[in-house]
Amino acid sequence: MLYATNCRISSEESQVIRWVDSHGQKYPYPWTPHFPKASSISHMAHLCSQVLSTSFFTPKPQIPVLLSPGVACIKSFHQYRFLHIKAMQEDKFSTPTSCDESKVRVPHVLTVAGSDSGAGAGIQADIKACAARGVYCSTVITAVTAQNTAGVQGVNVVPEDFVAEQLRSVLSDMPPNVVKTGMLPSTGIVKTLCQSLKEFPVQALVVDPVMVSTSGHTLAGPSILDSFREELLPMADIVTPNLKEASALLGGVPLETIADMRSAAKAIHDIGPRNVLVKGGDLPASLDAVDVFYDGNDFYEFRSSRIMTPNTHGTGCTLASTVAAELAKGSQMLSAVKVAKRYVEAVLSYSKNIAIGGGCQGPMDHLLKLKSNVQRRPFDPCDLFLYAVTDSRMNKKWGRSIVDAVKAAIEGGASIIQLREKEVETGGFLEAAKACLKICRVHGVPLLINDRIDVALASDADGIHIGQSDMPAHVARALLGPDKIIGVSCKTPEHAQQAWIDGADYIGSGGVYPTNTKENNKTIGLDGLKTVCVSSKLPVVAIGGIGMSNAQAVMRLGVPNLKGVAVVSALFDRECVTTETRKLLEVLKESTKIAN
Ligand SMILES: Nc1ncnc2c1ncn2[C@@H]1O[C@H](COP(=O)(O)OP(=O)(O)OP(=O)(O)O)[C@@H](O)[C@H]1O
Ligand SMILES: Cc1ncc(CO)c(N)n1
Ligand SMILES: [Mg+2]
Repeated sequence: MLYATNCRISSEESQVIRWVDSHGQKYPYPWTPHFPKASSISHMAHLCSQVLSTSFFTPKPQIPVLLSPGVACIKSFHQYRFLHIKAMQEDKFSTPTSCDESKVRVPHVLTVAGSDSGAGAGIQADIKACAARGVYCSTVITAVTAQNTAGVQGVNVVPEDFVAEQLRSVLSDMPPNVVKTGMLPSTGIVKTLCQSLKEFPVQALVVDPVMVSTSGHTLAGPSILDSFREELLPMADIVTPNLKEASALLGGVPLETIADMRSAAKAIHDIGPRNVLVKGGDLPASLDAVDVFYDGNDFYEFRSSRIMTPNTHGTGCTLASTVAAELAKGSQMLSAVKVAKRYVEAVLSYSKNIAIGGGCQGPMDHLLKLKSNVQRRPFDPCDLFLYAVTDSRMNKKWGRSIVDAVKAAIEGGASIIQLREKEVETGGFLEAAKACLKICRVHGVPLLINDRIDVALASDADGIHIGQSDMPAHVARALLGPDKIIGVSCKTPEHAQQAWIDGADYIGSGGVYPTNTKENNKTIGLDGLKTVCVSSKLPVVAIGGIGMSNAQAVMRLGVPNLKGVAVVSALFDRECVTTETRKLLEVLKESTKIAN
């Protein structure tokens, strides 16, 4: 345990924090570089955590630090946890007696940048990138631009005083881990920012020296170059110019090759930033997208394949924000840059075909992955009507592939498919699941995976079906997100109640009749099924030994939430799956007519 002492928050004394360990040993001045007066306990805790993450403490991130008079701060994994100590003992060096662990601090990036009305770049890109990376993003807006996919139609610079006021509001109350800068349209704004950062130092400063939009519009003119060189860059932990910006910072040298990018990175490093990333998105005649990173000692080339898409507006802002987000979580610089580069490539790739706007440079979409889930057709309990469950042994016996079995069942009218492939190896199962999913999507039939949540996730199947001894449904729900379908096998009203509490979408109840498909499976009979159905808040599909001869008896139980039957052998342990499925569908339709 390390203790921060002598920090009197409300006194007029300047803020001096001394670090003392449990043995009473004092740690000297260099451990507490320019420490401003804290305005609150949380501000002070933040300032101390800065020292922790930037100084000699770095190799020992798990050391808890106690800040008198009453806040302890532990840097754990990705976040700072603040323990508000309710009672402190007389002896400063003793462990606190009671702690409130409920406050969890989230990693936080403040972006100081311009607004892009088209939301591809600027503040909007920064918020989206941070959100997608799980980091809180606050915003100080320096300019409002009228911008779309065709270019920049107008720029309205926010008055310097008001930029200063926004900075004060955020920095004094909710200190960020990292500040990231984008469009800084005037020298006054650059100076104001530098002043604020001296007053409220942060763990890291990421500077994206935005100057010209891709469409060629000036966002920050040459007049800011001096303040960049003299004030901002020397404070930066990393600066991320594109080719044009690197050239401008160096007085207009032409940059056309990777060798040029290396020399530029070195020359910019001489201006003062601790690391430089020269981005090669616009490198002429380069098949790959190559960025050059220089940390003052070594060069690294980060390469990704060049994604062929017009939707590259905002790549630079996204890259810098992601670096900032990773640093805020506690990454070292090199790994933050690596992750950011991969992230940009991934987002470009999955938004390469989106069509927004009529201009020539569209935005990326950070959250597209989430949207594809949201846009999936919602689960409809009627999907349970004819529920086909595949079986690897039967497929083997009849010499058909999983994909052929699924195709045939869909052709015959199955309304939902579950892949229950106990004997197939993971790689083969995944490939089969992906192939089945393609077919199911075309026909609008949901595809579920039995037991294997890894296969369900990897194949992006519509959901899973789990038994009582598999992973609990609430854990599956947490892993699969809110939209995917989860079914749970239930034999009793208690199971059904738990499935409902855990967030399942339906339950499968049985075995209704004896079956060979499942060993040691207790048969609950029609009565057992009825008891579960009556108590269940979720729709039910009956399972176990059901086929042509008894499906009507099951459906005629007449309980409203019994939505259909799940069938294995009656479809797949037969020569022609399509014919059997068709026949069963007729039987089921007939039984509903009778029931109505
Ligand atoms: N088509 C592409 N495919 C893959 N990566 C790309 C592509 N275009 C740019 N990048 C990468 O995106 C990141 C941003 O680089 P770029 O040179 O485009 O920045 P920029 O010009 O500042 O972008 P912005 O349009 O936001 O101003 C870099 O890592 C770059 O290599
Ligand atoms: C507001 C804003 N910031 C940055 C860029 C650079 O992409 C842009 N086009 N617009
Ligand atoms: Mg840029």
